[in-house]
Amino acid sequence: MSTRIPFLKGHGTENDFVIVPDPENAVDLPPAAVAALCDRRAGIGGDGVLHVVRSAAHPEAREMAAGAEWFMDYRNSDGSIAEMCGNGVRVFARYLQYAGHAAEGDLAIATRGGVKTVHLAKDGDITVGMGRARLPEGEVTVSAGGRSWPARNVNMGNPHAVAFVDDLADAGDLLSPPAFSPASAYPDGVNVEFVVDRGPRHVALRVHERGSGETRSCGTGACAVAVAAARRDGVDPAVTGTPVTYTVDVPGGTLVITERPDGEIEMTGPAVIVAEGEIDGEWLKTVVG
Ligand SMILES: N[C@@H](CCC[C@H](N)C(=O)O)C(=O)O
Repeated sequence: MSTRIPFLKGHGTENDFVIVPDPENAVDLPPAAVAALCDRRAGIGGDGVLHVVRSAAHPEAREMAAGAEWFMDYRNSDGSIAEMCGNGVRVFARYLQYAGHAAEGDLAIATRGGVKTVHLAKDGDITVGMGRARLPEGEVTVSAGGRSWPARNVNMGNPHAVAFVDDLADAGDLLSPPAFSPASAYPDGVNVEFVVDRGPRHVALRVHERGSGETRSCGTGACAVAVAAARRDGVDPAVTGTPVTYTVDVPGGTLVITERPDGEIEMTGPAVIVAEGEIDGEWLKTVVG
């Protein structure tokens, strides 16, 4: 009889994930397996995989085990590894609640970007302490759809280039990754956000994610956009001593981002589990080759 590997499917503002609960880190997930699972025609389909492992059982997370029982081993849909996924960490927390590993209230989750504190609210939304943004100096230009824009380099644990545009359609079909220069700006690739204004402290974005293509939402991207918009608007909570909140519309919903005077950023949004089932282990072995 073939091996059955449990999985769930979930999303946060339509950034969707295949969730693989694997407390003891026993499931082998090489890049080809992740890409096969995320394939929307021949697999389950998703922008990425959330491999749910006990921190103590994962070599990259053992040091965080004392502060966070669970490690989000996040993978992009092409199988590449990323430091952090903002929508993913909310969906990860929702899974832990669904599976009875967590209750309403605060929860610490280990990620490659460090331990994140997540708050599961009664109303169903989830707030994540996303840490501080880094704003490396230097001019960056991004190009897509035959046009180019200056972009703000924002690091949320993972790299982002934020470009303010007149119209979200200006970025074209985003079927291939936007180009950027200088080439040295992002040696490991970059997530690119295209942003328009919707009102006071209210913006909308499209995103092309490193390793996943255009997605319906990006949590770290929404945080990067909120910080870039605030600085563009002349607002820095570290200077004013007052938190600033931006509403960020994404194609799949809305995220609310607050930057505090100490630089800490909080993101609030939904997270939903939509299905669960079993992966045929023999199929997975076949696609991996
Ligand atoms: N969708 C995510 C970001 C996932 C990682 C990203 N593609 C990268 O390679 O850095 C989010 O919600 O933050």
